[in-house]
Amino acid sequence: MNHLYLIGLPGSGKTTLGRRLASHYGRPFLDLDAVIVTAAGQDIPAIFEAEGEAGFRQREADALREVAARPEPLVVATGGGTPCFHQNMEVLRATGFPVWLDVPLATLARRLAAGAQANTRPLVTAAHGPNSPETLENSLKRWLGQTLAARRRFYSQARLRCPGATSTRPAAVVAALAEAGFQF
Ligand SMILES: Nc1ncnc2c1ncn2[C@@H]1O[C@H](COP(=O)(O)OP(=O)(O)OP(=O)(O)O)[C@@H](O)[C@H]1O
Ligand SMILES: O=C(O)C1=C[C@@H](O)[C@@H](O)[C@H](O)C1
Ligand SMILES: [Mg+2]
Repeated sequence: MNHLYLIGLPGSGKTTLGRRLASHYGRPFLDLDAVIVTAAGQDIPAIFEAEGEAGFRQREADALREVAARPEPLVVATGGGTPCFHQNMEVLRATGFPVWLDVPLATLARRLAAGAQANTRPLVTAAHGPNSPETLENSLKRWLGQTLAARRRFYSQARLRCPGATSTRPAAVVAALAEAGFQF
């Protein structure tokens, strides 16, 4: 076990918390979405546009394996869908300690409605059509519920699940990691 991996739905705080945990442990931080973007030379919406989701998932699987093989222990924020494709959850468990940030759907919907993700995450963008009668937040909540139902069986293979209250506070995550026997 080498790396500390954060997994969970879009908006769960993988990137935000990942940076803070990296600073706490004195380890480098890496965002898998950013690695994919750098390798592709285009942003996530452009990759989806040119190659579809299948092309993005292939790039994601390749990037994960490249990062997982790095010898230096890292804190890695994965993409929201990373654990759910190409046997990636097995790679995460074999090469590190995956932690699931299990944040309530209402909180996620609020964050995504307010934040930049609505424009930079194609699946999130598609959750709310231009003619939708629903509010953005309600469309997001419905999409998040459906997505969690499909992804739960992957996320729940994490070595540690940080539910609502714990997942948003770095100190609480550090304490839960210590209790779970995690060491860097
Ligand atoms: N602990 C927190 N308390 C309040 N807001 C938070 C917290 N963590 C993250 N946020 C906010 O929620 C939004 C999503 O956070 P972040 O980008 O870290 O999520 P993510 O899991 O990396 O999402 P994605 O899968 O889309 O990359 C951001 O606007 C961020 O500022
Ligand atoms: O939840 C998802 O499937 C995704 C989340 C983002 O982090 C990106 O990896 C991409 O937009 C797909
Ligand atoms: Mg992120």
